[in-house]
Amino acid sequence: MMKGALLTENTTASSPEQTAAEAAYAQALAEERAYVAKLYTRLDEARAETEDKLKKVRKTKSSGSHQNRSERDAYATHYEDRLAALNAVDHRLVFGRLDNDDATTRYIGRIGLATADHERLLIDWRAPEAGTFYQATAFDRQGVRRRRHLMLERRTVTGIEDDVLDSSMLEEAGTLHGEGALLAALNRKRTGRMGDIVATIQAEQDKIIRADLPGVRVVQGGPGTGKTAVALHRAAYLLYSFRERLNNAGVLVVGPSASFMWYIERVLPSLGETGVVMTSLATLYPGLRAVAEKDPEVARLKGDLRMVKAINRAVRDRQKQLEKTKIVTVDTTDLELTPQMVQRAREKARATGKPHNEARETFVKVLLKELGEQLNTKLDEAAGRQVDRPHIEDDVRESMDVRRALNLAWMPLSPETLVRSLFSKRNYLDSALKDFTAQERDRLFRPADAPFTEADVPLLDEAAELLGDFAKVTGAAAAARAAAEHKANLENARKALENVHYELEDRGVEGVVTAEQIALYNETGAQRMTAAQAAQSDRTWAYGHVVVDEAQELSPMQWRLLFRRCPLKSFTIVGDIAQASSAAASSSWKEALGPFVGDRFSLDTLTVNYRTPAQISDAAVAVARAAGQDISAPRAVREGDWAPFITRVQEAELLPKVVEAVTEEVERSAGGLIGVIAAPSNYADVARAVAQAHRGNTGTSQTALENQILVLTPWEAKGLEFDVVIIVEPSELVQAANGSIGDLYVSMTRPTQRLHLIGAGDFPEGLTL
Ligand SMILES: Nc1ncnc2c1ncn2[C@@H]1O[C@H](COP(=O)(O)OP(=O)(O)OP(=O)(O)O)[C@@H](O)[C@H]1O
Repeated sequence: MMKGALLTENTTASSPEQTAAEAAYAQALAEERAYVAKLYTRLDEARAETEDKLKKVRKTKSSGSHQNRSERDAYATHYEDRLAALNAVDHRLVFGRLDNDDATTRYIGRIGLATADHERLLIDWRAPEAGTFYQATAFDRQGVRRRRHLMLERRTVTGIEDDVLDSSMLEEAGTLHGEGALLAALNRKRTGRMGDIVATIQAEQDKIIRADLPGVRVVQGGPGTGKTAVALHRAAYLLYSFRERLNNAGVLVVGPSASFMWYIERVLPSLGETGVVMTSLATLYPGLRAVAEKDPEVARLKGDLRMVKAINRAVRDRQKQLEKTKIVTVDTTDLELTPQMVQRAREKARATGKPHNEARETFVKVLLKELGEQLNTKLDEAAGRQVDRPHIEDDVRESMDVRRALNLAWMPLSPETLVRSLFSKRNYLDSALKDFTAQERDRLFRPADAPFTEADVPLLDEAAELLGDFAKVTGAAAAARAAAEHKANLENARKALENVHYELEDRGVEGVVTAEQIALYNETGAQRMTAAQAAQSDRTWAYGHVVVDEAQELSPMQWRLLFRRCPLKSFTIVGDIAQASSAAASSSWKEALGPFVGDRFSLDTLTVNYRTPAQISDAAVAVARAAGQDISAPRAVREGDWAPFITRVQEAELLPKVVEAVTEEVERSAGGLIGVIAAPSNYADVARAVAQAHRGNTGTSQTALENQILVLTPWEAKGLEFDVVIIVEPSELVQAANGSIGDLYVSMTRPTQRLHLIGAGDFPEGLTL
């Protein structure tokens, strides 16, 4: 493939060849500007058309029934989403052009556009015809003669760069060479939010992005190899290519922390995709915002698959055996509730195979029947004759004594109550965690008012599976009712859809909403509840696809939870085993995924580091290797102008020096993003010192990330990137991770330009000091 230096409009020409090249460039630029202007005109028209349809839908008179109103709302939502997507792509609408052997020319952009008579003006980057834009090479041209990159500022083309794949074209006038849209993109200042890479996706990345939907696909790659970017673009690709299948089931994207989710949350909307559920590990259990688990050993234990049995036992421990016969009074008659009766009822209830709260129905029914018979016999004896008493079981049910006794034996439970008491009541803990050692149990014991942590999330989920619906104790009956309701809703939706459909058709609005979507709309009850929102609030939602980022951190129990969320096992999993820092993490993909899919997963590797300049990534690799980490280093795409800055200080000087480095970098980086990374042990001091010196410009929590300077712990910095990174006291990062180099390695690979290491303690081996 032939590439040359980027020609700009200001290039000073001294030779006739250069003058000719400049003239050709100017002409090409003028041509591209004219075409791009046409595309924007069409985009504006599409926007106006959508606005018009939206207005019409809103004006549509419905018969006023709830059903008709919700059809209209569903249509309105569709057009609102479409409008949002059209607005989102305004920036860099088009970025590529292909000139093919068959003399066709295609423009590639963030969405597809066509004229009113269906002439294609712009091809969506995800469409099959756009694939060659990313895949063609000089060795395997795939019918492409020339690939042209268009660089845009707002709506104007400001630069062109060509990859000429067919060498005969080099002879033609007007052939252009460029420095590389990729490098231009990589050298851009970071904004603190991840952007999309549609214009410069590389072939090895594209292959993964366009892979088929089914199956578990793991993408392993060192720092900065574009794993996050690939995972998100893959989500956008799947939603585009399998819209039918994924629109209602939804796609779930899971990341490690709130800061990471904030960092990536704009990528999919900028690609026009808004219907994706994005959540961190702490918010995977609906309604719960778990805090971080501070003790790595506790995180490891709670992430262990032994917890499956433990939670199972914890539930069974709540189905209690009676130690001795209990007397319960119904009205004035004493009845005997014997251990044998309870045991029989318990066996019958367990035999239903239903979750605890639903099986309780059987347990209660069996005992009410037996107690009812006992009461009947006693009353007959007292009366001296047999009497027909049709409501005798109701009498038994209403007795406070009976209720209390049955509740004590088989209490309806919420997952929160079960997990809370499991870890705060010694008897439950010792009984359920038999497979753990006494020391491990001691470590897990905690006060009842301790908040739930991230490590509790999979345990709550496991408990919820075994307990069943707490609110819906009526079980099967309710499920049957819900199914019948859904059927009726669907039927109503179909009928009403037809009505609204005709009315909208008269007004020039095509049918785009399905009966299923409307039924979902109605069932979720909320005014504007999309499939994504419904999915997020429903623990049992089955997603069509799950994307897991920084997947190396997940504990086996967290994997178990995620596999439950997607019974079809359609996953994109990206991560870097060498970057693992959580104590519960696995040491290989096989170990992590084996329990759930055996070896039925594919593994792709990304090999180029797009983020960190070579000088810095070499230093990070040297540190990791010196600590005994066996890592394969990706090839850095950029050289970089700066080796890491290493500053040794006296302890008292640490904070002033950190502040000084931040101040220097604020000036030098001219608005660049600065990440200060400190271990949790000195995080508060560092954050205070930096925030005081740079008031109004410093973010020190996961909720204040829009600042130029961010002070973060290594965990919060995971997956993020900055123009400049300042690591405070590197030895503390290692110590806080129980001697593992993972956190320091991750922190050292966050910068795109410069890295500082400042410390009073020992510096890690492997650094050239
Ligand atoms: N093809 C590309 N074109 C332009 N930029 C790219 C490309 N691939 C990756 N990048 C950029 O490189 C940086 C690193 O990408 P990303 O965060 O996806 O890497 P990662 O592998 O997830 O990193 P880590 O594991 O270190 O968190 C990002 O700024 C991303 O936008």
